[in-house]
Formats: sequence, C-alpha cells, structure tokens
Amino acid sequence: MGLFMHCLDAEPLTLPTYSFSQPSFLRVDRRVVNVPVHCLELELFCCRCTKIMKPPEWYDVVRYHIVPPVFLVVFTVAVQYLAHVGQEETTLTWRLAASTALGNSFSWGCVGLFSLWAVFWLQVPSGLVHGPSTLFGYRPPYQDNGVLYYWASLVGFVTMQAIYPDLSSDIFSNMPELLGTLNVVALTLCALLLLKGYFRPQHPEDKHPSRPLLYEFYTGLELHPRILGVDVKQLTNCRIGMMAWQVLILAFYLAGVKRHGFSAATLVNLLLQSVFVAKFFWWETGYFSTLDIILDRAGYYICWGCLVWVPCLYTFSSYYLVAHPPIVSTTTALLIALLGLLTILLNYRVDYEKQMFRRAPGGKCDLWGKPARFIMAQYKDSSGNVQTSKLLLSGFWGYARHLNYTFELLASLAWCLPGLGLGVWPFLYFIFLTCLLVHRTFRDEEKCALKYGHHWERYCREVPLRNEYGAFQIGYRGDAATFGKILSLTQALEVYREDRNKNGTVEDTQLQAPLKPNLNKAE
Ligand SMILES: NC(=O)C1=CN([C@@H]2O[C@H](COP(=O)(O)OP(=O)(O)OC[C@H]3O[C@@H](n4cnc5c(N)ncnc54)[C@H](OP(=O)(O)O)[C@@H]3O)[C@@H](O)[C@H]2O)C=CC1
Ligand SMILES: CC(C)=CCC[C@@H](C)[C@H]1CC[C@H]2C3=CC=C4C[C@@H](O)CC[C@]4(C)[C@H]3CC[C@]12C
Repeated sequence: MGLFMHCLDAEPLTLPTYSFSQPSFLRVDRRVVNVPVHCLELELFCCRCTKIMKPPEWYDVVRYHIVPPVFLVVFTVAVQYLAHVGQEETTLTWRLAASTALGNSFSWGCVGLFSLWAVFWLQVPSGLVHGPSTLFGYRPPYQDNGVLYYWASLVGFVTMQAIYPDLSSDIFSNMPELLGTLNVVALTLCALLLLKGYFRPQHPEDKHPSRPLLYEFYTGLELHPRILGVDVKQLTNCRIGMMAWQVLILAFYLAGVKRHGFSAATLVNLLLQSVFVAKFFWWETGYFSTLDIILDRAGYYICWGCLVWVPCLYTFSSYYLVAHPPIVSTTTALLIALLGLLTILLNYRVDYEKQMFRRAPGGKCDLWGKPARFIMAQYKDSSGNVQTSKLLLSGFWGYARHLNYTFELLASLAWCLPGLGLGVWPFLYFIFLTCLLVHRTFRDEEKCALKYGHHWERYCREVPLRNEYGAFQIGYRGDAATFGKILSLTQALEVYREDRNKNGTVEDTQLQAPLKPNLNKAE
C-alpha cells in the first residue's frame, strides 16, 4: 500500500533520522529521494518498503563531475557578459571582456570600502540571535542589527552621492569592473573556505563524505564557517549581497535620471525592489532558518552567488533601464506598483504567519480570525532523540504549500515589468527566479519528506496544493522528486475538492488519528 500506510502501522519505527549531510540516493516505495549517506537509521524510516539503491552511475558523473565545472564557467563568464550587455555596447569582444575582468582602481576602492563597512557592522556590539541548532549541536550566533545597518548604509551612500555627484554614473559605467573585482574577491574567498574546511574546520565533528575537489569548491565544506569572528554566510548573503542589491539599484536609478530625466516606470522599478530589500532586513533573523543557512554549505553556490550573482543578475532590470529607458506609460507604471506592493506584502505575510506560529508557545495563536490548526510532527535527530515540530494547517500554509514563492515570483515580475517592450533582458531575473524556486520547491519538499516521514505525508494530504511553475500541482505525498503530473489550477482544485469530499475535511478528522490514505491519486 505504500510508505504512508506502513508508517502508520509501525509508528515508533517510522520516524526518519534527519540529517543535513551530503545526500545519497534512495528509493522509497517508488519515490526517489535524496537522503544522507551515513543515515543508516533511515531503514527505520519505513523498514518494510525502503531499500537503499546505488544511484545510476551517470547521475553521479553528472552531479559530481559535470555540473560543478560547467556551472563555475558558465555563471562566472555570464556575469562579465551581462555586465557588458547592460551597457550600450553593441559589439562585445573577448578583449573588451578581459580588459574589465580584473577591475580597476575605482572598483577595488568601492568593493574594499563596502566590504569593510559590512564587516564593521557585524562587529558592532548589538543584540545577538542564534540560528537553529545543527545536528552537531551548534547554534550559530548572528548580529541582530540588520535594520540599523540597512538605514546607515543608505544614509552613507546618499551622503557620498551628495559629496561626489558623479558617484552613481561612475558606478554604472564601471559595472563590468565592479563585477570583475567582486568575482576575484568571491573566488578567492571560496578557495580560502575550501582550505579552511580541509585544514581548520570550525566543527570537525560535522562529518561529510569526501567528494571531487570541484564539487566541494562548488557546494562548500563548512556549514557555519567564521573568519575573524565574523559569520561568513551572514556577511556574504545578508550584508554584502543584499545591501549591494539596494545600493546598486539606487545608483542605477540616479544614473538613469541624470541621463534621461524622471520616469515613473524607473521609479517603480526602484521602489518595489527597495521595499523588498528593506523587508529582507526587517525579517533577517527569519532568514537564518532557511535552506541557505541550515542546509547549504559555504562555497561557490552560496557565497559567490551572493557576492557576484546577486549584484549582477538581481539588479539587472534596473541596470538595463539606465541605457535603455522604459517605454511604459505612467498609468501602467502605477498599476505595476500596486501589483508589486500587494505581492510583496503577501510574500511577507506568508513568511510572517509561519514565523509567528512557530514562535507562539504551543503553537497557540490566531490566524485569519481562528485559532491556528497544526500537526505535531515528530522526527529523530542524528543522536536518535525524538524531536517535535509543528506544521501549520491554517492561514496561507493551510491553503497551499510555498505560497511565499508564488507571491515572490509575482513581485519580481512586477519590478521587471517597467522594462516591457525592451525585449527579454529586463526579465532575466524573473526567468532565473522561476527556475530557482521550482528547484527549491523540490529540494525543500525532499527535505521535509525525509525529516518528517509520514507526518509530512499527512500535511501534504491536508494541504495538497503546492506552488510549482507558477501553477499548482497536487502533491499528496510531498514527493518532490517524482515529478508528478502538473495540473492547471482549475484541475487541481477539482481533484482537491473531490478528495476532500471523499475523506472529509480536517475538522471531521481527528488530527492525531491515522488518516485513511488515498495515496495513488498523484501518481
Ligand atoms: N529571491 C530569491 O532568490 C529567493 C527568495 N526566497 C524567499 O525567501 C523566503 C524563505 O524561503 P525558504 O527558506 O526557501 O522557504 P520557506 O520559508 O517556505 O520555508 C520552508 C520550511 O518551512 C517549514 N515548513 C514547511 N511547511 C510548514 C508548515 N506548514 N508549517 C510550519 N513550517 C513549515 C519547513 O522547515 P522545518 O524544517 O523548520 O519544518 C520547510 O523546510 C521566502 O519569502 C522566499 O520567497 C527563497 C529563495 C530564493
Ligand atoms: C551559482 C548560482 C548562480 C547561485 C545563486 C544562488 C544564490 C545567489 C541564491 C540562492 C537562494 C537565494 C536567496 C534565498 C532567499 C532570499 C531571501 C529573500 O527575502 C531575499 C533574497 C534571498 C537572500 C536570496 C539571495 C540569493 C540566493 C542566496
């Protein structure tokens, strides 16, 4: 009958042992999921229907030997290419790209000053918060001064702009050099992190299997490395990457106004992203519980990504509009602004509901005017101790899974829309984010299915809709890796209602009692 039934039969045996370590390949009752390689207790996950399989050889070859070098080259080169595409240059030659790839004195000055500023704010004595505990029992400390840092950085930038009026235009015209410098800095940091992971790991007890060198460079080795007392991921992701995003779009806006005069569309593009970035700093402590921090190690993907990819691609719509002024009308711009503000607010609200609920003692809080309903989900930590976590069934999290991604995608579409009529370039970020979030939905659901086992199955049955490809898929079993049927929203709702009618609503069902699973629907 499948994993879910077996798990219900054998409750004490079914709690998966949860580990964030390097995944291997496992087939769980016709599902393929990634699981920790050393996680032998996983056989307890569902001892009667789980069998460990060796991954197909080609998969390992692709994952360990092909993806890292290809991504390293493609993304690193793409950054230099995009930096030139955003300018007016019509012919891009290798010679031109190479001439900017190592930066110039302006770019090294900017990157140096900005990095010191970010490091300084992580040293300023302020409130400390701790992230979730790792499997080896470490709770990383973070500086809780994100909002202050955000406003201080903006005031600092505006002051410098007042003293040096060409600052923004110079930033725009030196963007290829700035990205070249960031590239050198980020690649050096990734190499240092690799050496540190080998020779001076912060937590030698954090075991992970040895992999090909380029793979380790790409994914990183350490989960929470600190250099000179500073948490590397807070520095690269939150303080440099996110603040660079804000400062760069402001500089591009000012450079555009200087060239072409005021445009409502450009202002909307700036305002929406600024609200989004400001929201990030407001919510920074929530970010410490996300996949980037608890699952991804500090390597090329996360650190280079935040130091180079975010300043390049995430700002690209604004960058492009400097040399290619928008053609959308003021009225359209206002409508776009409304769409953007609404979706940013909704994205924040979805994240907030989860954060508020998780913080409420015993999960006791009201959502949408009613007491929150939830599943008490158990899992085993790496020491084999049973832990409890709560899965929300009310509010947005009771309506569909990952609605925060849906709203974030719509918000990003909104700030790209001022570039309507200028080709595909202004929409590059939206396209990238769609791919990133679809992939992330799979990764996150694999993680949850593995962590919570049948409790996650149950959550997926209660909340069968999930965001995917901007539409919704019925994913009863949280089986992200089966790539089930993609249904349109209407079809999905029909199946959803039909199933609810058959099984009764959650209110009809005792939440802690075994559900009658209707497992094969999604397959
Ligand atoms: N612009 C960008 O490039 C990106 C932006 N984002 C944004 O970042 C924010 C955070 O996203 P992200 O960290 O990816 O994912 P989520 O905030 O969606 O968190 C997912 C985690 O929440 C927990 N969870 C899942 N379902 C429930 C539930 N019903 N009740 C309670 N907890 C639940 C699980 O963790 P647990 O183990 O704790 O149970 C799960 O792993 C979002 O706003 C997203 O849009 C994300 C990716 C990229
Ligand atoms: C190799 C390559 C191109 C990697 C890029 C990946 C990273 C730069 C991104 C992966 C996940 C991204 C983020 C996750 C969640 C976020 C919260 C949101 O409120 C603001 C943006 C962000 C911090 C975002 C930043 C880029 C990533 C780390």
